[in-house]
Amino acid sequence: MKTVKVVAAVIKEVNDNGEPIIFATQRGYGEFKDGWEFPGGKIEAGETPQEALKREIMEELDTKVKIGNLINTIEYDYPNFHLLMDCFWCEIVSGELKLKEHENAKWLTKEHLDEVEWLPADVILIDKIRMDM
Ligand SMILES: Nc1nc2c([nH]c(=O)n2[C@H]2C[C@H](O)[C@@H](COP(=O)(O)OP(=O)(O)OP(=O)(O)O)O2)c(=O)[nH]1
Ligand SMILES: [Mg+2]
Repeated sequence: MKTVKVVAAVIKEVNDNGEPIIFATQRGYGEFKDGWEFPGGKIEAGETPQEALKREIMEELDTKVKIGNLINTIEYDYPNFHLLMDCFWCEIVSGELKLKEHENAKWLTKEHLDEVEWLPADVILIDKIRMDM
């Protein structure tokens, strides 16, 4: 089975109540349409994961991010491919998180992480984020 290498950004901020919040996006097209994910995408030939992630967030959200620590590398077997996904904490440097490809987005506090229907591969990641955010 083919392996698809992906990078995803867990963009974190603090809300007006001083609580940490993360940015979740809903896919607007394709096989996983309507599923919730972290923005990002496939690493292209010659790119480091960090370069790929900066490019993807600019393409998908018109936003420049600073990439922080790796949260986790998720491996998941979908029926058609094996997913290998590096997930990084990120902070916004500039931009308004404009949804160019996604159909919806939400800022979630720790208490609301289960409020959206995450893609299957993200369920393990959410447990890790819950502990670390
Ligand atoms: N970006 C992202 N992809 C995820 C997550 N969880 C998950 O299973 N995936 C899967 C869905 C896709 O099969 C693949 C990522 O591909 P993508 O569609 O975002 O790739 P891309 O932005 O390069 O888009 P495209 O040009 O290939 O359509 O990883 C996640 O949290 N974020
Ligand atoms: Mg994408």
